[in-house]
Amino acid sequence: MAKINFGGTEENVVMREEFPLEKAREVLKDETIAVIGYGVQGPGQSLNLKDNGFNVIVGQRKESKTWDKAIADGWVPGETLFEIEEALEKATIIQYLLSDAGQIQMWDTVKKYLTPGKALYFSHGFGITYKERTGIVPPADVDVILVAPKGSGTSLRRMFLEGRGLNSSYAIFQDATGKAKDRVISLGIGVGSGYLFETDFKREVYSDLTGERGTLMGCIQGIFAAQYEVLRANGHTPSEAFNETVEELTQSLMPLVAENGMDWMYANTSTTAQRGALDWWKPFRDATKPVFEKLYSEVAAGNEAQRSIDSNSQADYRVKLDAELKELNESEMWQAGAAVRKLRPENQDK
Ligand SMILES: NC(=O)c1ccc[n+]([C@@H]2O[C@H](COP(=O)([O-])OP(=O)(O)OC[C@H]3O[C@@H](n4cnc5c(N)ncnc54)[C@H](O)[C@@H]3O)[C@@H](O)[C@H]2O)c1
Ligand SMILES: CC(C)(O)[C@@H](O)C(=O)O
Ligand SMILES: [Mg+2]
Ligand SMILES: [Mg+2]
Repeated sequence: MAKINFGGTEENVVMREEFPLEKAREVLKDETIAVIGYGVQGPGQSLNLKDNGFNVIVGQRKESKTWDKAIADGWVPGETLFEIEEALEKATIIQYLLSDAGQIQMWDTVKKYLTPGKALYFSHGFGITYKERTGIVPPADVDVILVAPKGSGTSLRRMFLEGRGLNSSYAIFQDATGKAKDRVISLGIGVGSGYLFETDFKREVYSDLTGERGTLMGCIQGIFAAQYEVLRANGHTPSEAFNETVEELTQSLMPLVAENGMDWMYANTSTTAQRGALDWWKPFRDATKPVFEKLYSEVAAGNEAQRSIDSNSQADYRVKLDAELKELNESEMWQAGAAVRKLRPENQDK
C-alpha cells in the first residue's frame, strides 16, 4: 500500500506492482467467483477475470438477451453460465452486478446462499449505504466488499484488452473471515483495475451519484445544451454550434486535458482564449455551485437513491427510460453530432 500525496493530502493507493496478478491468483485459487448479472459491468469484469486466469462463472436469467450475449462472449451453459440461483449456490464469492434496483428485487434469493465464509462483492455502495431503502443487510458471517471501477464497464474491458487498467475504488464493509482485504484487492486486480483507491461504501456512493449527475453526465449535457441553444438562437448553423460545443472539446482539447490537466490546457491556448477563459470560469462556477450543493444534499438525504429505486423498480422501467433516451437522441444537437462524427477522417469509409 503506497501513501500518495494528492495536492497536499495523503491517501492510500494499491499499486499493481506491489500486488501482482500472480499474488491475486494465489489468494483466490480455491474460490469460485460468480458474476451475477450480465449488463454493463458484468461482461467487463467477468471476461477480464477469466482472461486473467481466475475461476469465474456467470449467473444470468435464461430468457434474456443478455443470456444470449453471454453465450456469444464464450460462456458455456452448464459449465460457466448458469441460472442465477445455480451460480449463487456454486459461488464462494458473489459479485452482485445486477442493476441497483434489480439487487433489491433479488436480495431474498441471494441471502439464502450467503453461507458463512462467503464474500459478497458490490461495484457500488448503493445497496449497503441506503439499507433502510434497499433492505440489503448481509449476515454478519460473510465478507462484504466493494470494487467500483471508475468508468464504464465498456472502458474496463477495452482498456484491459489494450493492456491498460481502469482505476477503481475499493472498500471493506465487513471482514468476517479476516481475508476480506486480500480478497478485495485480488478481485480488484482480477477485474482489470489499474490503481485501487481506498474508500468506504458511503463515500463511494455519494461521490459516484454526484459525479454521474454532475460533471460526468448530467451537468455536462446541460452545459452543452445551454451553449448550443444560445449559438443556434443567434443564427449559428447546427454544425458550427456542435463543433464549438462538443466536437472540439472531445476531439482536441479533452485528450490534452487528460494528458496534462486543464492548467496546462489554459497555458497552451491563445492569449485571447486565456484572457476570456480566466475571466469566465468563476461566473460559471458560481452559477452552477448552488446546483451542485442541492445535488449533494439530495444524494446525502437518500432522495436521489429513492427516486432511482422508485423509477427503476417498475415493471416497464426500461421502456420509460428508452423513451426519454430517444428524446435526447433525436434532439437537433445530437443529430448534428452524428453527422459531424461521420465526417471524421477515420469514419469516412464506414
Ligand atoms: N454501468 C457501469 O459502467 C457501472 C460502472 C460502475 C459501477 N456500476 C455498478 O455496477 C452494478 C451493475 O451495474 P450495470 O450498469 O452493469 O447494471 P445493468 O443495469 O446493466 O443491469 C445488470 C443486469 O441486471 C439484470 N437485472 C436487472 N433487474 C433484474 C432483476 N430484477 N432480476 C434479475 N436480473 C435483473 C439485467 O438483465 C442485466 O443483465 C451497479 O451496482 C452499478 O451501479 C456500473
Ligand atoms: C459509468 C459511471 C457513470 O461512472 C457509473 O457510475 C454508472 O453508474 O454507470
Ligand atoms: Mg454510478
Ligand atoms: Mg461511476
